[in-house]
Amino acid sequence: MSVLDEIIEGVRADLAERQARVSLDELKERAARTPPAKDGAAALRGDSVKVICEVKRSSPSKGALAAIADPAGLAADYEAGGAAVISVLTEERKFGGSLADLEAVRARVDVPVLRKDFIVTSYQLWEARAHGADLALLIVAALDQPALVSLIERAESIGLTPLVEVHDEEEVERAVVAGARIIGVNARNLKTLEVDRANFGRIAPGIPDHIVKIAESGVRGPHDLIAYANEGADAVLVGESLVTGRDPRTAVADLVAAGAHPALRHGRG
Ligand SMILES: O=C(O)c1ccccc1NCC(=O)[C@H](O)[C@H](O)COP(=O)(O)O
Repeated sequence: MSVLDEIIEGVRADLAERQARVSLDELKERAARTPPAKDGAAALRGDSVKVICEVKRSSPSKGALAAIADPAGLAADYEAGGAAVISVLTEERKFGGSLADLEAVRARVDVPVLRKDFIVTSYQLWEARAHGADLALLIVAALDQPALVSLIERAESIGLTPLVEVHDEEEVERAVVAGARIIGVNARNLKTLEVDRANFGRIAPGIPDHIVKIAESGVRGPHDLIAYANEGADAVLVGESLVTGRDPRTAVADLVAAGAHPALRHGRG
């Protein structure tokens, strides 16, 4: 069984428990009472390279990263540093996240919030919206094509912006055909968990110009953001280096400043 399969097995078990506790109708009612979603795509476009900052306690590849007793406080630091979007990992078993984290972050920041999880059913999209998410991650490798198409459509119909994650050219093709408007290229191989920063440069040229391109994983500091930007990234998604560093606000501000450098503006916007 691959790491991804193992994660999804746990996700499905936890999902079944939540579905037994909270009906889809209840979630829909809650989503209806939630303020309208913010425009995730707009937040990721523009002259500068945007920074998506992740609330990440632990991971299958590294184990425990940071305790993060106050996820909303961390998100507020990220926002103060200039984050365009906050990513909140809500998977519990391997990443130590929760929907409560998502809700707490949503209540504290004004920028759009991404639910980062292993979404396999529309119930999870309703959960995301009901807990205040503006964007939701859909991982191509975790979904067959009909499910990918239907989850993209459902996400958009309930106001969520789907961020569609790919790892290779074949998955790019599937994401584009399915109607993705934002594609994240993950440098982390979900089978080996190795990070290969060259993955973005190999794959991004095959992504149509109108699609927002995000480089995910392995950003250690401004030099990695600049390298990804030079390969066409509109945004980077950063977790580990922010949660393990001493001063997340300054670390984000340094990334944002690098992303706003005039030398990166050519052909952007
Ligand atoms: O982080 C992992 O070990 C991992 C393992 C299996 C599936 C997904 C995983 N991470 C999710 C992510 O995509 C990253 O949290 C995100 O891109 C940030 O990456 P990083 O800056 O390298 O923490």
